[in-house]
Amino acid sequence: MNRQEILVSKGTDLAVQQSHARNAGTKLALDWFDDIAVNRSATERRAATLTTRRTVKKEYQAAWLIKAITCIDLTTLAGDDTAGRVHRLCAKAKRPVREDILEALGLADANITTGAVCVYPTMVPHAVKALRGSGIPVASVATGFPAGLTPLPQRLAEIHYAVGEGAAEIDIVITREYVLTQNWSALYDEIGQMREAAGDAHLKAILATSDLNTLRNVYRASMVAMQAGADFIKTSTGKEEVNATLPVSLIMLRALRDYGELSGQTVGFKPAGGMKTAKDAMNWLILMKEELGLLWMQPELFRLGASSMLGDIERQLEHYVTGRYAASSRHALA
Ligand SMILES: O=C[C@H](O)COP(=O)(O)O
Repeated sequence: MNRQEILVSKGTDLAVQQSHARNAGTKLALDWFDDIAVNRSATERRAATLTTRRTVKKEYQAAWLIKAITCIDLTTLAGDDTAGRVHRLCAKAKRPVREDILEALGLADANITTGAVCVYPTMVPHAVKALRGSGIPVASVATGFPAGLTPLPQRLAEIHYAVGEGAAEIDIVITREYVLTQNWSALYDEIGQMREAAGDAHLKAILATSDLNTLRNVYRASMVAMQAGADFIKTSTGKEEVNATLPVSLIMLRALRDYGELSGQTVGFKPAGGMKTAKDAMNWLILMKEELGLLWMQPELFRLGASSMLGDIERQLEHYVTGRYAASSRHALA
C-alpha cells in the first residue's frame, strides 16, 4: 500500500501503541514523503498561535513544570567537561528541585528526577557511576558529534564504546549532506547501522535542522530517520547557529504523527538547544499536547535537551510556593 492508501484505510486517528514498544522501523518508503509540500508562513503562524492561545496558570503551571523536569535530558556538552562537573550535574538530576519547594508542593516523596543526563562519550563512566541506583538513564552523544564528519567505522565504534560504558541512550548526528543531496537510501542505511550498533540502547537521531535548508527537508529527514528505526527524532545539537524552534518542531511532530498513522509505531521527540526558560518548557509541552495529545507528555516519548533551563524552572516553582522570585544566581546550576 502507498501512503495515501494506508492513511485512507486507517482513518485519521493516530494508531498509538500503549506499550511503547521500540520503533522497529520500516523499509525505506520514499512515497511516504516524496510529494510533501510545507508552507513556511502557515507553519510559523500555527506555531505562534498555538502557544499564545492557551495559558496554563497557577497549580496547573506548577504541575506542567514538574512534568517538564521529568522530561529534561540534563546536558553538559562542553570541551572543558570534567568528572567533577558531571558528578555535580548528576546530583542535580537526582534532586532537581529544592527539598523545601517539593515539600510545599506536596511532592517530597514523589522521587522527581530529570529524564536523563546527556554527556560526551568519555564522560559516560562518570555519569553511570554517579547515577547508579537512581534509575536515571545516561544518554551519550556519539558519531562525531556535532558535525558527524568522521568515517562511518569510527562513528559506529563510538556508539559501541558509549554503550559498553553503560549509556542507555545514544544521540547520533546524521550526515547532513545526504539530506541536502536527497540521498535518502544513504541516510537510511547510515541510521540503520547506527541503530544496530546501539543494540538495546535507544537511538535518538539529531537532524541538525537548521543545516537542512528547508522545512520540506526537515519533514523528509524525519521520516527517513523513523523508517530507519530511530526511537526519537531530535532537532539540534545545541551547536548550530539556530537550534530548537517551534516551527521546525511542528513539522517534525507532523512527520512523527504521519509515521504513526502509516506504520502503527510510536516515536519520541526531543527538541534541543537554546531553550533556557520555564516559558520555553511550557511552549514545547503545549505543542506536544496540541499536536500529539497527553500520551506524548512523558519521558518515554518526550525529552527537552537543555543545559540551562532547569534553573529557571526551579525559580518559577519557588515563586509559585513563596510568591517571591529568588535571584537567578540562587538556581545557577543547569
Ligand atoms: O542536546 C542538548 C543540547 O546540546 C543542549 O543545548 P543547550 O546547551 O543550548 O541547552
